[in-house]
Amino acid sequence: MMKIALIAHDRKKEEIVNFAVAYEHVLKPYQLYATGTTGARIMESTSLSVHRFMSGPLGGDQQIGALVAQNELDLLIFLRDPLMAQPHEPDIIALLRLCDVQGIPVATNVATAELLVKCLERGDFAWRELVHKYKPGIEE
Ligand SMILES: O=C(CO)COP(=O)(O)O
Repeated sequence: MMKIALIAHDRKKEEIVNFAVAYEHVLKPYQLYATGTTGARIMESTSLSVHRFMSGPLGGDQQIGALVAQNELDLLIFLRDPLMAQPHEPDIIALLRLCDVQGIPVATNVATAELLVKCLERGDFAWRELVHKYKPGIEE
């Protein structure tokens, strides 16, 4: 099953909640992951079931990065705050770097997130199922 991670910095939380509400029907069939507070906020406002990792500053980005390192994650929506320094900036950069290592589609703003979710709805990411099928060693 496709795995999608949702993360938002504090001043982007409302935006990611609105996004999850708007695209709940598209996200629903997939296995969803989030950093701690983002996941809690999404579950408060939608009927989506989200596996929550640690909060970002406490290692949540790194936990999602571990999924990416194993080529387990299929899509990352990460609404970063471009105007506020984060104490865990190295973790954020590391997560985005790993997505580039594995060639994972990433959105860092809601405009791109909407485009990617529309691709998801159309089945444009079906090729990722093949990655999971033929990935040596790591299975669902
Ligand atoms: O800091 C974050 C991502 O870098 C997000 O963490 P929270 O979802 O716990 O606020």
